[in-house]
Amino acid sequence: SSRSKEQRILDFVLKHAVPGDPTSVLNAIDKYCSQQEWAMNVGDEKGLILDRVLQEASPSLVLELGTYCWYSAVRMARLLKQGAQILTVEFNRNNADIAHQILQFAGVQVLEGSSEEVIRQLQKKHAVDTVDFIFIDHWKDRYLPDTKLMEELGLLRKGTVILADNVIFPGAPDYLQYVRSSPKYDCTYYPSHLEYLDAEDGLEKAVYKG
Ligand SMILES: Cc1cc(C(=O)N2CCN(C)CC2)sc1-c1cc(O)c2nc[nH]c(=O)c2c1
Ligand SMILES: [Mg+2]
Repeated sequence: SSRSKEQRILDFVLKHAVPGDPTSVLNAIDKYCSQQEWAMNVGDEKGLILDRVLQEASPSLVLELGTYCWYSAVRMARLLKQGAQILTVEFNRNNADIAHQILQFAGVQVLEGSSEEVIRQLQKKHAVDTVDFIFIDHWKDRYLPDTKLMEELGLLRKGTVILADNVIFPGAPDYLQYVRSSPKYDCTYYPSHLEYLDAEDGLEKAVYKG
């Protein structure tokens, strides 16, 4: 059967990365996706911004919406303090399988299902109280409804950091308008470029004021 692009990325990682060395996994994925086949990982340029914002937040619990090939989960997990955890949500089943294979990361749990379903179950099924850091990178039409849902469910606390990818391209204009005009958030825009390309893109940080 013809292997998918995601399976080809996995093959390249398994061949060129060092097991248990997250940086070698990131370098392998960036090398493959910039030289062989483009893929929608947050990538090395926006990844550096993610690194800095994550380290500043020093979270105990990270929620990622959109696992894809596990690039950003590996990127964040390598910077977390001892005992911190990442819950990452993947809707597309076969991507979840690839994610599991790329690297069984201690402390990173892939929750499968739609972001809405998983968010609704976090407090009851996954014993989550509030989330410290959220990386939104799944689907532009879900950025705003999922953020409002997390507000309504009380998953955000004073200081929770929400970092969103692709706010320029493919773009999430309704989300940007909401967080930038809401008195509940302090927003910062980090200009960058679409992964592995020259097109403009950026990350928006929205800190919940409680
Ligand atoms: C699928 C896709 C295609 C893009 C594009 O314009 N391209 C032009 C040029 N060709 C080469 C490649 C691609 S950009 C993009 C994309 C990028 C992300 O970071 C995403 N993150 C989360 N969820 C998404 O759906 C998501 C989509
Ligand atoms: Mg993205």
